This record gives sequence, structure tokens and C-alpha cells, in this order.
Amino acid sequence: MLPRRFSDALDLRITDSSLRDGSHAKRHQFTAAEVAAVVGALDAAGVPVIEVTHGDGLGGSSFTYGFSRTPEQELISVAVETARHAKIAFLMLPGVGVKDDILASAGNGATVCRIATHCTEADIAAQHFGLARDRGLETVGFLMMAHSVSPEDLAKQARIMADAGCQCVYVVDSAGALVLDQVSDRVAALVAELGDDAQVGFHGHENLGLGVANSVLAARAGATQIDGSTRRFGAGAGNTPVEAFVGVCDKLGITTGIDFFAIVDAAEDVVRPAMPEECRLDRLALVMGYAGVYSSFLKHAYTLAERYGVSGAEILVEAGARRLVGGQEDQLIDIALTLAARGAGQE
Ligand SMILES: C[C@H](O)CC(=O)C(=O)O
Ligand SMILES: [Mn+2]
Repeated sequence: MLPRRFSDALDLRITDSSLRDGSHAKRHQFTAAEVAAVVGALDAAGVPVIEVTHGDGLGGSSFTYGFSRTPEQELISVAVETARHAKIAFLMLPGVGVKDDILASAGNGATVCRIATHCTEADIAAQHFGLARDRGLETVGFLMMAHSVSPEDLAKQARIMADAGCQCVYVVDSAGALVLDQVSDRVAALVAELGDDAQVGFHGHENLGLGVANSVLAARAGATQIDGSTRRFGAGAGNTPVEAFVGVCDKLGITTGIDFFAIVDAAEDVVRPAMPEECRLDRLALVMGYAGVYSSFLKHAYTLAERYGVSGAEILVEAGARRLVGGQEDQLIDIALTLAARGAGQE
């Protein structure tokens, strides 16, 4: 069991997801040199955990999700070799990756295993938590699209993960759709359910502009691990910006162990140059948050809107109405074809 808190000196442990969630925004085109530069800067700023994987997790490099420029195990190895203090984490979605991918990542020196499932499907992760714990890895569970179920139902899924060996269960706001109290209520439900059996974490997206505020409320409701991405480098409008969140935490007296000025410099001088463009709170990102759509669908929506001459916003609204989950990217093609047949205009 992990302690309720990581150290008496720190209130929160922050995981930076720029090199995993940001992979969506970069269409999975990271080079080893970029990973080394970003890990070096984040590590020097005191970021305690850095996640490195294809945006859709181990095994994500494919026609469905987009091919990686650099094999992810090479990126994980570079990150492990570069980090002096930070732990290197990886993400896996059962079925996208397999157990051998976990073993390969551990063999290359990653020490935090994050297993993600849709928020109603926690049981498919059981064997992966067991394997990871057997191998001495720290375990984190991701309940994705957490806006789509009640706090009570989410807590039941968290219990399944904890019983399988997960040491921290995250409320994952994949769509950036959760608003303030909706985060507190979900985090509080998990804290009440899990007690000392597992920690609770929160992973936010900026699609309604609430990443920092939602993360503060998560911490106040009892979350002890918070995800963010430096410069918001993540899917959709990006993730909770680590540098802004650290500044806010400093002002609120919440300790993170990250140096504010160093992470601000890292964001500007190192992470931004690795980004193809800023992660923006633009029309499609806002529609995703409003309609409750998985953030990693954003680039797919842009591509399909252009290919079929239809509205990206309409694709996303329909994806929200169909309650699509990660892995159902091919249904976006069906939606685009249907809109094209109806003659919907592009925007
Ligand atoms: C595989 C997803 O991109 C995981 C994630 O970051 C989310 O659901 O949000
Ligand atoms: Mn995410």
C-alpha cells in the first residue's frame, strides 16, 4: 500500500503527461531528442513523475490511433536514462497494449504502471495490476470519461481497481467536461470508498477552461496525485497546465515540490519548441468539453472534416450523442460519411 501522502513535506504528487497526452497533439511524432530535452527540463524543475508513451498508451502505434515516429520503448529508455530524480511512468489500455508491453517498459526502467479503462470497465485491468505489482511497479488506475457516470458508480469501479492491486485510482476527465463540484463529488466518493486502500488522483483537460480550478477542487476533496501537462501539451485544449497549477498551489500553501520559476522556464524554452502548435481553447475544443467527447478525438475530427468536407463541430456533437469511448475512433468516420451524405458544410 502506498502511504496516503508521499512525504510529510508534500501535499500533492504531480505527474506530467506532456510526453504521453501531448503525443495526441503531436500526432505521435516525438523524437528521442525531444523526449530527452523535455525530461531533462522537467526533472530539473522537480517534477516527480513523467509519463512517456504513445498518446493511446503502449501498443497505440497503429492505423486506428496513428503511427509513432519513434518506437515507444526507445522513448521510455531515453527518458529513464535522462531523468536524475523523476520516476518514469507509462500508460496502457488493456487490448491496445498487452502484458508483454508492461514487461518491456519495466525492463527499460519505467517504474510507474498506469492502466486505463473506460469508467465502467475496470475489471478488464485486473490481471495487469497484478502483473505490475508482481514486478515491483507502482500502479495507477485511470477511469476514463469519468463525467459519464455518477460518483457512486465511479467509486464502485475504483473499488474493483483497488482490490486488483491498484495503488491510486484517478478520476479522469477525458472530455474536459466536468465542472467544479462534479469533480469534488467524484473525488470525494472515491476517497470515501477507498479509505487507506488506495490514493485518489485527478487528470483534467482544459476544454471548458477549468483544468487548474478543477484540480484544486480535486486536491481539496482528498486527491493526492494530480496530472498536468507543461504548457498544456495534451489532447483537446490540452491538460491542466503544470506551471500554472504549481503557481496556484504555491499561493494556496499546497506543496508540490516543483520550482515555479524553473517549470515556467521549461514550459517556454523547452516544451513549447517540441509542440507543433499551442493547445488552444478553440471551437472544436470547446465543443468537446460541452458535448462530453474524448479529447483525443480532436485531431481525428479535424482530419475527417477536411477529408469529407463536413463540419468538425458536428462530428463531435454526434460523437457526444453516441457516447463514443476511446477505441471507437472508426465510428467518427461513419459520422463524417453520414454528414457528408446529408451535405453538411465544413467549419
Ligand atoms: C488514452 C487516453 O488518452 C487517456 C487520457 O489521457 C484520457 O482519457 O484523458
Ligand atoms: Mn488525457
